[in-house]
Amino acid sequence: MSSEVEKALSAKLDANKPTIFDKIISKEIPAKIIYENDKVLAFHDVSPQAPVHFLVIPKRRIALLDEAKENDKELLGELLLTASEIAKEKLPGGYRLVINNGKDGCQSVFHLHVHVLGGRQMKWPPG
Ligand SMILES: CCNS(=O)(=O)OC[C@H]1O[C@@H](n2cnc3c(N)ncnc32)[C@H](O)[C@@H]1O
Repeated sequence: MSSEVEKALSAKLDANKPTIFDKIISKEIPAKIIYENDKVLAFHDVSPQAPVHFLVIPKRRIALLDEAKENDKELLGELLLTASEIAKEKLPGGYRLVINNGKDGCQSVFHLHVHVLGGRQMKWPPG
């Protein structure tokens, strides 16, 4: 079982505890940043699951999709459009977007994020 999955199974949602993504946003720890504006940040995944695997996150923390509210609509749309803009350039052959939500969704970092994976033929159904 991958360490990230193990983390997901034991991860606890503590809205007051910063996540590793807070440290990436604040530049406290390094990341291979692809794109950044005042609302979103895109960076390469540290443990890529495909030849191309990056994440797009909101700078304002939403712990998981379940906690997104009506007034997050624009921000959620910006996440998807940012993912699409980068993927169109990096992955002209196509790509997969994944949002893992909660324990069964194998979420290990409780800061909403969109996985963008590509560079190889994706399988279906996803595991
Ligand atoms: C099981 C999926 N769980 S998840 O859907 O919550 O995804 C978390 C993702 O964050 C990535 N990650 C964790 N720490 C870092 C980091 N410092 N820099 C970049 N990516 C990171 C993991 O590799 C994982 O793909």
